[in-house]
Order: sequence, then C-alpha cells, then structure tokens
Amino acid sequence: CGNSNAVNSVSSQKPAADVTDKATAASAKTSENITANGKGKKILVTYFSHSGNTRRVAEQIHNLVGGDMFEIKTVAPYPTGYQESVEAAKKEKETDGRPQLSAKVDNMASYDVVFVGYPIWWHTAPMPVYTFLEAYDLSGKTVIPFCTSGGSDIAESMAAINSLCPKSNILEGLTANDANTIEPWLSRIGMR
Ligand SMILES: Cc1cc2nc3c(=O)[nH]c(=O)nc-3n(C[C@H](O)[C@H](O)[C@H](O)COP(=O)(O)O)c2cc1C
Repeated sequence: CGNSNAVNSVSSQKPAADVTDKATAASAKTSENITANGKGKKILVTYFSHSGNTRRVAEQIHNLVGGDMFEIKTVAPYPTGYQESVEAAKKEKETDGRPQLSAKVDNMASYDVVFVGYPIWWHTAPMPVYTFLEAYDLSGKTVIPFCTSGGSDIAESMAAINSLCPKSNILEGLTANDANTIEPWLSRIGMR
C-alpha cells in the first residue's frame, strides 16, 4: 500500500430508497454525514465487479452503513464473454499483472473504514484489486473484505488481502452469495 497521486472519483450516491425501512432511514443520511453508521467512522465502500453481482452487494452494504462508494474499474475492459474473461483473468494472474485503473480515490486518508468487494477469480481476488490496494496507504485503517463467487469462500482470498494491507485492521470478511447474510454480518462486526 504505497502512496499515489490523486485523480478523483468517489461518487457520493444516496442509497436507493426502495429496500427496508432501516435502509430507508439510512438513506436520509447523506454521504456528507460521515458519522452515519459504523460507530461514527467515515466509511468508503469500494468494489470491483465484472458482471454485477458484487456491485449489487456493495450497494446493499452502502444502503446499510452509509458513507461513500467507489468502483474499481480497469482502463482496459475484460472480455464480456464468460470463457474469454476467464482466460484473460487466468493469464493476468499467472503473470502477476497489475492492470491500470481508470480512477483513484483522492481523499483516502480521510476514511477510517474501507470495505473492499470483489468476485473470487481463480481462487483469489482479481488483479485490479491488487492494483487498487497497492495504490494507497491503508495503515491504521479498518479494512473489511467481501466477495461473491461461484462457490469459493472468501478465505481463499485472505492471504492476498492480508499481504496487500499489512498494517490495516482487517475484519471478518463475508462471502456474500446469500444477500440475507449481509445485515447479520454487519451487526456482528459492529458496523450496524
Ligand atoms: C475470471 C473468472 C474467474 C472465476 N473464478 C472463480 C473461482 O475461482 N471460484 C468461484 O467460486 N467462482 C469463480 N468465478 C465466478 C465469480 O466469482 C462469480 O460469478 C461472481 O459472483 C462474479 O461477480 P461479479 O458479477 O461482481 O463480477 C469466476 C468468474 C470469472 C469471470
């Protein structure tokens, strides 16, 4: 996690107001309200998503905890076809690639809690997540991983997350393939 120059791009979206009553209450707290949930911490929900599953989970988390959202996007898109994307990701992992990202968080220093979401790719986090985590100094911050997968557990990616964020306080991650597990998990880790 080194330092980097800032471009920008945290989107300060308001959560959608179509979920639960609790989430609706949370939506009244704008992203400027940095003390929304998570025990008064300033929260950033980041995620990489190729086909939308992890994005949906990130949005649900954002609805429940407030704060800001940031999508990790690559400059070069992955192929849209499943098999092609699987092959591209395989090659990138085998070569330990660091795909260039199209935007940066320009005020990372101001966040206390950083959620990091991703699909499991080849039994670990996708390489864009490596690029992302290496671009910032996350020491002293709380990092909370979550993933979606075709069956793999988030545990498969934890060696990578631990080594990418050596000085962070990494909380219990969630394999969020069942949306019903999200809120109980947030409660368990003290974010609700
Ligand atoms: C390149 C690639 C590699 C994948 N590798 C795994 C894997 O190792 N284990 C697994 O359970 N699922 C794997 N999957 C399935 C994805 O983790 C799963 O579909 C995920 O929900 C996709 O998230 P997204 O829609 O946010 O991109 C892989 C999918 C792709 C495209």
